[in-house]
Amino acid sequence: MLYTVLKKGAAQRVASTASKAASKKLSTTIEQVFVRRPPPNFALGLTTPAFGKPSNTDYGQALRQWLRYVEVFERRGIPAVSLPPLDQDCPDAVFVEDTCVLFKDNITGEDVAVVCENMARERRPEVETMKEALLKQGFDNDHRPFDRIGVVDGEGEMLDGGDVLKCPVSNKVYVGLSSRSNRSGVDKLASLLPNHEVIGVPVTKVLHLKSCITALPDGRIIGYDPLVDDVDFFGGANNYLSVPEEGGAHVVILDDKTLLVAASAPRTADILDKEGYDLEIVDIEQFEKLEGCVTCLSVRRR
Ligand SMILES: NC(=O)NCCC[C@H](N)C(=O)O
Repeated sequence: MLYTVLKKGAAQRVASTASKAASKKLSTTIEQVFVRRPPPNFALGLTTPAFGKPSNTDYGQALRQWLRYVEVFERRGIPAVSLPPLDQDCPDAVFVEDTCVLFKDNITGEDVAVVCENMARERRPEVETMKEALLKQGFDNDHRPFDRIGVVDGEGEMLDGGDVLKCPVSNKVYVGLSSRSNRSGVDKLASLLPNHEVIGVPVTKVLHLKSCITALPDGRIIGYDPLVDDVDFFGGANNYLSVPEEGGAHVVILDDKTLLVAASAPRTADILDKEGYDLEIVDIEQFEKLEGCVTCLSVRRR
């Protein structure tokens, strides 16, 4: 299942202004982030067969790395909403990005939350607390019923937040057609975001789209070519920055000139530094062992 949650009045305003207003540029400013402390059993999280099972995991280190990750946002004055820990049955609960995608409608400026209830079966218990947190943070579902998509047995629409890449400047939304998201999920997302251009792209070599590409504040896509199905999907060489490390393909935009980058990608950091970006570098090695990256540890509201 997948729900939409709109702020009060948003649905009506979408209808009345969509045809008149000019499209807004996606903001790079983060208003708040949602995060969740890693559970002690995080090493039991899912991994794809090609990636394999993690070894040498260390919970103490994972916790320290997560605290430093959250501290980057807090130090910049970005409030972090901590979702309740799910220590028993949800080893992947730290990867909150997959449970939900937050948008500003690019015509009305209203917040739209798309909660992904039909993620991997093992991870579905994570979703309810995300939805509760959204409601507490001012999202509202009074104005229309939750839109259900997909079915519990895995047929129908599927969508994971890790497959959804919002692009600044172009207002395009690329969605990975991966093992976790399918064409029906993409179509549903497009219907929920009528003022965005939602484009499905194949993802066969990695878990999620954002495992191999993300976006820079200037609108360019940054990617690690060996893991990208087809770089031509992203607008050609002028719109694509190829980086030499897998960990460098995932960046979080902190503002127009600052990027959050994993410590596992020092050569990429060098390239981005030369491109003129300020960098916040975090070691997330423990989460990389579970196919995680810098994007998946938070949901950002912009
Ligand atoms: N968006 C992301 O990159 N999420 C990573 C999720 C990793 C987790 N072990 C999973 O397989 O769901």
